[in-house]
Amino acid sequence: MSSLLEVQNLVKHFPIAGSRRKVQAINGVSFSIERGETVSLVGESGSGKTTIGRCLLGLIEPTAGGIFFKGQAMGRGVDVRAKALRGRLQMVFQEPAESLNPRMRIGEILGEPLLTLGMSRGDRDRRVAETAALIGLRPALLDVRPADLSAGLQQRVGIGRAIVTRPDLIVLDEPTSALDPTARAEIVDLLKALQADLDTAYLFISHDLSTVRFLSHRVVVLYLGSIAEEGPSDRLFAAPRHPYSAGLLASVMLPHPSLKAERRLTLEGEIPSPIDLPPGCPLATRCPFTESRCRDVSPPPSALGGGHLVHCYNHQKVAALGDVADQLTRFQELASRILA
Ligand SMILES: Nc1ncnc2c1ncn2[C@@H]1O[C@H](COP(=O)(O)OP(=O)(O)OP(=O)(O)O)[C@@H](O)[C@H]1O
Repeated sequence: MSSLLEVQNLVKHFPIAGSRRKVQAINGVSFSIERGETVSLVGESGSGKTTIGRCLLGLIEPTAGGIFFKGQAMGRGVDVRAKALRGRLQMVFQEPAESLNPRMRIGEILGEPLLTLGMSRGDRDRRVAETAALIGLRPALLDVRPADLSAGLQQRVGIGRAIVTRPDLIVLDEPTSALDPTARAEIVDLLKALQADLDTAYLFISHDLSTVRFLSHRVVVLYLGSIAEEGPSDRLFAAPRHPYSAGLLASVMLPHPSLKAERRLTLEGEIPSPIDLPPGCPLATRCPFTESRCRDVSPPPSALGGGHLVHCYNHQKVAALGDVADQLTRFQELASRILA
């Protein structure tokens, strides 16, 4: 059986007005999502996470490549509101207040996606009530408006509106970043519980690596619109093998006070502009392991077993840096430099 979602060699370049050059936002990204699975996209600002999400939802058209949802080609000319796809693919946004219509009551907001499914009034009301219970919303709150709710409750409604059609996949673009820590923890727990109940797959886009670690089955690490590394979340966080993702993921660990200078990895050089990407590995200008082939030809993925893929000629050098704890310690410095 095919994957729930397959992204094949996705390319998205944005034209620049008055120029022949383009912003090379996504440069040949492939990954898949299985039913009931959470796949996270991580990477610094500008790595292309949101652009991938927007391509999947049909909000922008890919420049090249294929997106297949339940085996059906998406993209050019395919309407996500088409009958077979209606309600199967949903989205939760970063800012709940902005994404909910302030004039509508919560019950209407939750019921709105069901209108396109042609459900009877009675079925819709039942589904809305069930959904309110699933997201932990008291029935009395179905009559209020978004402004009457806290940001955490508003985001519950945002999630409720997404699950009300019982979709196969939800794209969650930074769903917790506008929330305070308590509300954030509650939303993360809610997402986990809903997945257990409904078997919905998530594409989770986030800068919050602790949450990514908690929620994800698999993680895709992006750097300048290309995949650096992907694999099962526990493997990636315990044993990253790409210099970039190792630094990024290690940044969630506590810094080690006894880091010795001779054990430090340093990243020198500029981050290339996405308008002028060099050939080869996008990290080549900054990576301590760069050799001439890195600058010439993008490294093909090396399979490390268990679905762990790394796009680096020198991943053994990363592995050779030591066992996990040791390696994470060393990568603190790398992380702080990459993320500075
Ligand atoms: N409409 C657009 N026109 C031109 N360039 C764009 C457009 N949308 C995104 N980009 C560029 O594409 C690249 C990827 O942007 P994107 O927003 O996907 O990154 P991101 O990883 O989601 O970042 P963030 O974490 O800040 O949301 C960036 O260089 C961005 O400036």
